[in-house]
Amino acid sequence: MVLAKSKKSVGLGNSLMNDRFGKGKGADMRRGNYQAEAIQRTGVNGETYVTNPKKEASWVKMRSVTEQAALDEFLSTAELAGTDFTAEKINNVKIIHKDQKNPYLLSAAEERTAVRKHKENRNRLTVPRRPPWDEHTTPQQLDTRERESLLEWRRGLAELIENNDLLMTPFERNLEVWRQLWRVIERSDLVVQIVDARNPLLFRSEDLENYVKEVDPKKNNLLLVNKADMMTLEQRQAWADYFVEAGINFKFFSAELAKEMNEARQLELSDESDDLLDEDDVEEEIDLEGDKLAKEAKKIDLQEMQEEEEEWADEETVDVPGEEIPLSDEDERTRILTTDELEALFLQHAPNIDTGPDGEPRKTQIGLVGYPNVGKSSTINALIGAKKVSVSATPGKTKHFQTIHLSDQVILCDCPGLVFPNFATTKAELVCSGILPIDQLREYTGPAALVAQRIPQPFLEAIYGLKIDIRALEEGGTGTPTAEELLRAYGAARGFSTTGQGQPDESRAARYVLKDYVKGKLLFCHPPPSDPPIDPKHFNRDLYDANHLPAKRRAHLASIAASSSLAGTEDPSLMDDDLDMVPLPPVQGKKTAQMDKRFFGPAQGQGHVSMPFHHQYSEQGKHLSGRKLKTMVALEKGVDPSEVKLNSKKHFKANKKRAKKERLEYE
Ligand SMILES: Nc1nc2c(ncn2[C@@H]2O[C@H](COP(=O)(O)OP(=O)(O)OP(=O)(O)O)[C@@H](O)[C@H]2O)c(=O)[nH]1
Repeated sequence: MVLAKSKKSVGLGNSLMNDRFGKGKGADMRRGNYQAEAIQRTGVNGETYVTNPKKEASWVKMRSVTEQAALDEFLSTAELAGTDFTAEKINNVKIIHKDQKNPYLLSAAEERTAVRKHKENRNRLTVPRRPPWDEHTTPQQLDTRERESLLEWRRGLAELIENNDLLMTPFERNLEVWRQLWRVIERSDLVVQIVDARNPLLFRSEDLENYVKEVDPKKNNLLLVNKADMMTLEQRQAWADYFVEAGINFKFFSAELAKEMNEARQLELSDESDDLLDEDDVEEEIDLEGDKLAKEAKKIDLQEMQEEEEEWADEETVDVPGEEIPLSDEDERTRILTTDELEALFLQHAPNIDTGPDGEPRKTQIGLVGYPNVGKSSTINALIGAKKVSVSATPGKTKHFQTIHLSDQVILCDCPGLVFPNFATTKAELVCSGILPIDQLREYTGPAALVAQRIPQPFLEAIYGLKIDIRALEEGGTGTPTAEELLRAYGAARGFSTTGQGQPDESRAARYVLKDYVKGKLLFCHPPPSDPPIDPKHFNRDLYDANHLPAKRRAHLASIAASSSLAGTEDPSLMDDDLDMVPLPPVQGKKTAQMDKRFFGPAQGQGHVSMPFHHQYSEQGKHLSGRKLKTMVALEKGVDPSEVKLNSKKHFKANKKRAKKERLEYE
């Protein structure tokens, strides 16, 4: 797609200047006023350094910097370089980000070459080291060394990209952010890298693990594969094989499931207190004449409740695969940890000899590190929620990372979201992985084409309730929708049209579709590397196989596939405010509505899908029993747990009360 050239286009030089200094000022800069903004200063000890204006320096301090315009890059490099700033060195600095205006996706052969190059250069993807220091080092010396170290590291990465024609993820360049990481590593017994299960390696920094061990061999690393609810059991098995083979210490986790379990637990508690009240009601309602009868009634009630619970579980867990399989080593590798298990794992890394300054055993410190959006906050919230304690997040000794006292044995150190350098194949891939923001996207055909290739057409049609017209094979089509075909269908169905010609607004459609992909509503999981490579289509086949869905959802999917007529029936004025809105067919009954809400997102266009339906494959249910099982199965069925309780136990209980009353009356 070729973007229309703006009439106001004034060229890169001016735009960079304006970008940096504000409109109009750019021209001043060009006329030689540049020195007024970037000032070379002389310090008290006679050293020279270059600074930005004061306002800018404080603003820039803790902002995560992953992408910089050319001039920003130049100036921040100059700032970092401090006394070492020379023309010669500046010339050596390469601009790491080239704006790929229209990145076409790679062919299979190109992709193979890229992957080979990535492999060859993998060990050059480093994280910057904190330079050595001791008690004689002055803060100023340390500051200078840290700047030099970061500059050296950035230069190395720039050369790597330039000399090998590689595309790299935008990575963190702000020294302040790296300083936080250094501090978190120094104080942690276990450094946990949280990654997104859909593409774990893209979010993993191998060198961070090396660095942790360099700082202290007693420290340990853990790769926490979050969002594991988005994977099938088979996918977890494939990844577990890979991690074991590669010697990676890993665990699967789902902050989302953990949250739901916390909520279920709370419901259970509130339900138990309700039960006590109910039992009082029973006594009143059936007007018992003596203690004996009351006790008898209670016994019957509990017994029936238990029987009913077993019945319920029998009836409702038929869809849960592997229900009766005993826990084996294989299960251990693929199981999704609960928050209790995760905390127990943390405690295994307790320092056994070290003591704190007061002679008391020191608490275990757990450093949490991860890209933005991998679910770091959700993981911390799930851990905190499970403890049911109000945790006050107190700023640590250092200014920016947070220390959270999870218990009297465990402290969590939450590092600011950090983007490590990694290789990428295309910019489209970075958009789909949630690393590049969708709202600022200019080129959307690449990422949209990835979605169209990865998510099977029938599934796209079913989930959106539309029909995608694709070019016939005999007319040169490939059998897979192109980005344009998908976006035109979506845009037309939603009534998005361009002003002027009234064509479907593909760009607007792309934002919706891509956001659905990033949040997992359109789900695709990358297979682990393997030789020969695993076919991604085969790897993901179960995610879209209607036969793997519970009967009710299957029928629903079929009904949506059959009705594309609903598209475009909703009020388009609402759509701007809610990117998750998807028109849904009318639903019958409250329970079905609940299911739809979980499966397809909001029934009436509010909120967003709280859990991808694929979590049903997580098989968490099989490790649970009794009420917990019941609640988890309720979640797996996509039914609100409170609804289940109401419809099962309480509903039956009302019948039982009636039956009991009748029985007593009869007696
Ligand atoms: N399905 C699923 N979604 C999850 C899980 N954990 C987090 N999410 C979703 O992922 C998105 C990002 O989660 P956050 O906890 O905000 O991620 P973060 O890493 O703290 O991101 P920042 O706050 O930007 O640093 C949210 O929409 C979460 O609902 C999970 O285990 N499963």
